[in-house]
Amino acid sequence: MTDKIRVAVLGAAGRMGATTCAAVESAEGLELVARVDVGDDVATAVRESGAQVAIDFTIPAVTEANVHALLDAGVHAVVGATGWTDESRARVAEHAAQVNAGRPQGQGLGVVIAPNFGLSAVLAMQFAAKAARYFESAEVVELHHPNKVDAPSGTARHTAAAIAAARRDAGLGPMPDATEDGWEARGADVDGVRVHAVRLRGLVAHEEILLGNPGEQLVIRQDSFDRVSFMPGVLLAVREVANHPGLTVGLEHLLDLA
Ligand SMILES: NC(=O)C1=CN([C@@H]2O[C@H](COP(=O)(O)OP(=O)(O)OC[C@H]3O[C@@H](n4cnc5c(N)ncnc54)[C@H](OP(=O)(O)O)[C@@H]3O)[C@@H](O)[C@H]2O)C=CC1
Ligand SMILES: O=C(O)C1=N[C@H](C(=O)O)C[C@H](O)C1
Repeated sequence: MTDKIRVAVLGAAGRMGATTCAAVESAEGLELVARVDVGDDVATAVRESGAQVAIDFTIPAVTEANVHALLDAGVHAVVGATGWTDESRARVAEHAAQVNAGRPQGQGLGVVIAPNFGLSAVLAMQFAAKAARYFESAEVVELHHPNKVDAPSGTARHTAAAIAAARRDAGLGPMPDATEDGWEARGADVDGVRVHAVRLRGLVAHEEILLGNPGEQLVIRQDSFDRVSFMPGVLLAVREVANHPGLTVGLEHLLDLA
């Protein structure tokens, strides 16, 4: 019989944290050993519980500090919380490389940061990146519950960045846009891609990618109607993180999609 993977959940009392604790408790081969929330010390909690993997669904303001604490504590990290930038990801990659240089071969720590663990969202992002080079225009609309604290969503930022990279690779220039006045109505600019954020009671997490050419349009849409939609991706990352030392950004890398 193989040992169960001991898992801590950070942000355990939150919307995602609570759903994740329930998923871990009922998952084969996993054991929930710590529920960590505001006021708890992350390092102490993971050390005392013996956690091997910690899942972070806290808030943008604290998630990077949590990941550094987990690396120092020798714990793999699976991160769903948003708020990441190129700079904060680079700091984590460097920290992980330092820590792993001092660990035995094959026992490096992994950090998986996934802007979205939902399969429909991961596929929508992949399809959008694939399609982007063929269209003159592309805009992203993300729609969420009104309790969300950040905008645009991490998923929309990741999507826009992927579209922008695909356009750059294809040698496409800026998108057509004659706007002179009223830029505040044109959404956020993420790498030259316009991103619009809707907050509406009743919604959970949704994204629409609009791609346009003269005389035609492609719309890619995904809907998470329930937070359980994120759980298969979270559990996959928990089971796989130890096989991916260093920093991995995006669930697509664990799904053989990238
Ligand atoms: N990657 C993905 O697939 C998904 C990512 N998300 C992201 O996950 C994050 C959490 O979302 P959601 O669950 O809706 O938010 P919630 O606000 O419901 O949950 C966040 C939890 O973290 C707690 N918290 C705050 N500070 C700390 C701290 N220092 N240490 C430990 N816990 C802390 C909060 O406590 P308190 O409320 O008392 O401050 C709260 O219980 C967001 O960034 C969201 O965008 C959400 C869905 C899917
Ligand atoms: O806050 C949320 O709810 C979600 N956050 C993530 C994001 O910002 O992309 C993932 C999903 O959209 C739900």
